[in-house]
Amino acid sequence: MSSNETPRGPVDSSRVPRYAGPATFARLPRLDEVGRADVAVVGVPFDSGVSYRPGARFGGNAIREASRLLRPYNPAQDASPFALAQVADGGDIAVNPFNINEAVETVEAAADDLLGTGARLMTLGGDHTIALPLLRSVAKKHGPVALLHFDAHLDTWDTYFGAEYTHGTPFRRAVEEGILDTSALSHVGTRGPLYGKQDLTDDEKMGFGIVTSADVYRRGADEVADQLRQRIGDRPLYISIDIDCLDPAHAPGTGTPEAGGMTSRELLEILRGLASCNLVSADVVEVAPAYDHAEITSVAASHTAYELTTIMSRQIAEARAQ
Ligand SMILES: N=C(N)NCCCC(=O)O
Ligand SMILES: [Zn+2]
Ligand SMILES: [Zn+2]
Repeated sequence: MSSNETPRGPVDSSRVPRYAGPATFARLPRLDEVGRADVAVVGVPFDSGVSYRPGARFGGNAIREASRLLRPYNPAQDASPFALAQVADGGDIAVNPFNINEAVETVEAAADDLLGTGARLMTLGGDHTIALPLLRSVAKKHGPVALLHFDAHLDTWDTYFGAEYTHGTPFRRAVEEGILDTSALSHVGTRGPLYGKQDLTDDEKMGFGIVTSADVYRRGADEVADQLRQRIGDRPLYISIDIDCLDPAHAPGTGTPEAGGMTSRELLEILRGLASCNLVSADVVEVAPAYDHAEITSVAASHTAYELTTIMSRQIAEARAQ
């Protein structure tokens, strides 16, 4: 879309019932229908990197299905994200389920292509392994990026069964590769048992700060968002959201659930508090619909992706207006 064209928005739910037709994210047009997008929503159906329950390969489509109920105006950010910028569903990046290294390369190459068109990425996982190739691609464009990582887990472990690329290791690899700005790295929602205290000292050495789920509960979403915003400043920011940052009551459909997590309200409020950050791309991962009930997890994930998309669309529109 050039700057003077009107974005093509979602199917009008007052004319076509929202449960009709094939699902795209928020009932938006497909990328091939609009040519190019400012924000491309893409799925990565891959879960060969998991250490426990499989099934996140079905996450992207479950989020698309749940996103049928999203509406075009976002009152929390006073914005109509799909009118401010062209948001489109780029379909899935098809990756080899039997070869993790090849899958990681395929995701990186597909992300390079999409970012090369000028789009920002809103990626729907898939397991957390995919954050590494996405960060590689974003860093090629923007240099080392600030990272906000919402997760019960640190995901800075070294290897599992000798494997370097897994859903528990993407951020250690990313630090080793120099693609993160180590002055602005934070985990949010961290909790649960670890292998040892060393996990925390290693993580701290890599440069991460931790806001635990108990910190969020005690200090509240606004204060946490203020602190994160100060740490991030105007650096290019990537947000990676493992849906297991939420309590299993809010996100039962995930592979490695941990008790004592954030509420979906806390997550959404923190994101809204980050609306002024320079969000260059984001992912929502680890939705495993086989363990879900009544779309609890995929509804939470669809609203999470909606807030992230709204942040990006607003920034694109603001940059255009300048
Ligand atoms: N990234 C997610 N969801 N989980 C990582 C857990 C790694 C472990 O099994 O210790
Ligand atoms: Zn996790
Ligand atoms: Zn994770």
